Amino acid sequence: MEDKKIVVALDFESQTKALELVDKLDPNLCRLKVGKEMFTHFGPQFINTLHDKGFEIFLDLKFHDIPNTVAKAVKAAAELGIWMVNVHASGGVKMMTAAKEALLPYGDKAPLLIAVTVLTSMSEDDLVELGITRSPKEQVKFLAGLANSAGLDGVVCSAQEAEMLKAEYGSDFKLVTPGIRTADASVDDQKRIMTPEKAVAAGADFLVIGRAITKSPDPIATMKAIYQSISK
Ligand SMILES: O=C(O)c1cc(=O)[nH]c(=O)n1[C@@H]1O[C@H](COP(=O)(O)O)[C@@H](O)[C@H]1O
Repeated sequence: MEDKKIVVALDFESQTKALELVDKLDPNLCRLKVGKEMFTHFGPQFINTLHDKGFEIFLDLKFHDIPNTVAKAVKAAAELGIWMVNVHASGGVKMMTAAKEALLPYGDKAPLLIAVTVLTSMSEDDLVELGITRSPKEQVKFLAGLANSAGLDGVVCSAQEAEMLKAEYGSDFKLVTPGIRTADASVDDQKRIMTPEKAVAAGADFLVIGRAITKSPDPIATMKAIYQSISK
């Protein structure tokens, strides 16, 4: 079983604040996620800084564009030496296949390529607003099927769909689950949430955890408590 399941989401507007937290984290216990906010502010240089500190990085830019553009963007991400990168499954099979093919020259060094299914901030009503009549669970299963057929390594989904997806697509198909909330943490803008323990029990491979750790009065104590709770 993967023992480095926690991916701490670094959603900070200040690099100094992010690094204050990073310097207290242990790269043997967790990985880090850099998303749109920090990458837009601080770019590849920030990724290099985190790599120099020994961390593996999930570059969460959720690419969603024409196949050629996404393939080039994923290749650029691979050049950064990151561990995981994501695209939107709703970009379609041709787009996902182009992304996968762009990583073939990297062999074992290619980052894991993961497709975002239905954002964990979305509920049934939000899908209806987009004209999607499937339930979030059905839509996640449908999009994960497309990602699987395009040969991707797995999907981003909520932990609420993890059990279903493991049963449908097998244990090697990686499940990356944001929307993780400890019992006492605020739900914020997330809709499909789960506690760390339940997420792991449901089959999540990697737990993306942001505010439950970063906004905690004692982020390191919270991180360690979560680590202990899922390592039992
Ligand atoms: O791809 C993601 O990482 C992602 C997908 C998704 O469906 N939901 C989701 O919350 N995320 C990201 O996961 C992180 C969750 O942060 P917290 O809600 O603070 O734990 C954020 O950085 C989001 O951008």
